[in-house]
Amino acid sequence: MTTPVIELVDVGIQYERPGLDPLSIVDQYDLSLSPGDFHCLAGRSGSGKTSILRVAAGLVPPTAGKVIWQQLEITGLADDVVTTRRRRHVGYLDQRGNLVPGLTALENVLLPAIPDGQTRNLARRGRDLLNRLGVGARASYYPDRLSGGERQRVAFARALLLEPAVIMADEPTASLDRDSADALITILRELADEGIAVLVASHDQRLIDHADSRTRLE
Ligand SMILES: Nc1ncnc2c1ncn2[C@@H]1O[C@H](COP(=O)(O)OP(=O)(O)OP(=O)(O)O)[C@@H](O)[C@H]1O
Repeated sequence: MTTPVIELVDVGIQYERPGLDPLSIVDQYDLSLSPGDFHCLAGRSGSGKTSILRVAAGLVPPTAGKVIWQQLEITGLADDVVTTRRRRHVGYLDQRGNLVPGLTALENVLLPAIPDGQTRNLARRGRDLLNRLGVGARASYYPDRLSGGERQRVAFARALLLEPAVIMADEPTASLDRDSADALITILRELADEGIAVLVASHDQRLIDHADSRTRLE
């Protein structure tokens, strides 16, 4: 049996609300993704997709339960330990595809390699990823000269640079036109077929249908 790359066990996520009962996003929620699994968190805006993604990525702790990455329980570990581990284990693509304004597309892609002093060694891989995502010709552009969809594809290349075991993407097709969205869904499928676990949050029906399994949030 393969080791899951990511597990959420009995996870609860709640937000305190002054003067109201806490807002419960999930309670006793379980999710286990093995290499090659493609799972979609689906639900209307505000249903809690981003909240689950952020907990799964170790960016915030759950209110209850455990988050486990390749048999390592990260809940309760020091922030710097989780951050270091996340860099290698999780490629996280947020909704805005945040890029650093003063760096070119390629320099943005290479950012995760800086702490290990690997930017030179990974420059080729960075270019290959930009090509694969259809923005190779934009490698030397600064973010303010890129469209929203191009920025997001550059951020996606950055998320893949260190060959993460799992890629997490929040509404990855939201700022893309139909053809670009289809291309991105195809790439997510290819990554899953290559053995990367894929966890996306989306209300895009095509992406939801494309996943192997889904969590529907109310
Ligand atoms: N840090 C927080 N403190 C309090 N409430 C929060 C916090 N983060 C999110 N929420 C609330 O939790 C609910 C779920 O938010 P979340 O961003 O997870 O939903 P979502 O499904 O990803 O929405 P969208 O599709 O619009 O991005 C919302 O009502 C939101 O206002």
